[in-house]
Amino acid sequence: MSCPAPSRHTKPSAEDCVTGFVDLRNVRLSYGGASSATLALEDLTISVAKGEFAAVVGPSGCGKSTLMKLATGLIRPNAGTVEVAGHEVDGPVSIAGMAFQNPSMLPWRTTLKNVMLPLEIVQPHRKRLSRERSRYVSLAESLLELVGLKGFGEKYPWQLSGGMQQRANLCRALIHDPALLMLDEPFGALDAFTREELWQVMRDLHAEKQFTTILVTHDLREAVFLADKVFVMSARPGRIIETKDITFARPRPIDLTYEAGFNDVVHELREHIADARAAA
Ligand SMILES: Nc1ncnc2c1ncn2[C@@H]1O[C@H](COP(=O)(O)OP(=O)(O)OP(=O)(O)O)[C@@H](O)[C@H]1O
Repeated sequence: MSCPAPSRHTKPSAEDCVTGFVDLRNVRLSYGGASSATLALEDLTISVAKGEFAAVVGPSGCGKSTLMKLATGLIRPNAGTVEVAGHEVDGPVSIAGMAFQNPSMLPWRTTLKNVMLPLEIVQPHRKRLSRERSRYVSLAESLLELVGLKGFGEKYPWQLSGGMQQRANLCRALIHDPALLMLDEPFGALDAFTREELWQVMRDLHAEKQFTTILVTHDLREAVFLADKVFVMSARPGRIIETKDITFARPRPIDLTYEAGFNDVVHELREHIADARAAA
């Protein structure tokens, strides 16, 4: 079922529009002034259903991070519409949690206090935090336990390895129980073994909490292991040139990534990106 593009003055409810939880339609985004504009996205349409795990891949500079900024309301499109949970996005989306390649933990705060940071900013948690601190501390500790960091809450970030910091970073992105999780190359800086460990952490977190997820990555194995659907973007100006459904049964064991059928899908995606690069 298609959803009519709403005007900027109407806010359809989630019930009015059932196409997806995150919908970008015919989006154009240009950076800079008229004389030095960079057209980053042109006619980009993407729809991610509630609870779905989507991955976005494409040539370097094709506009993947721009897509993430649009979906979280950090920037507005020049044309087209961006909707999250049935509402047109017109400012930062508070139901989104975000994690990037660099964990950017505050070195003067313990891991637990870093994880709890969004609670000091995002409502309604902010007004509840001082009254319900012990409940929130338990929540942060249970998230740390889920990602394998039980007992590390009182350590400072500089006492953790890169992989441990990225685990804590995922907890910080999830502490306010976001309905939408945006991941921009979160495992890109990690070694191959740690990366595979964190794919499994991410797999289990998503299975347990069922948040809608959009993952930007250059790692096609990561995309195929984690996602229900992989969007392939063209070279800049970016648009979606291929949508690949990933149908491997869940829960997916890490050994799947070494099987022939898995590698066939990875190669298929690689071909699409090679074509996109060649067409640039
Ligand atoms: N703030 C900005 N001002 C001007 N141009 C920008 C800005 N941010 C991004 N761009 C340009 O827009 C295009 C898309 O950038 P974006 O970061 O979205 O691509 P990407 O696909 O995430 O890149 P990569 O794969 O290298 O991380 C690039 O040409 C980039 O130089």
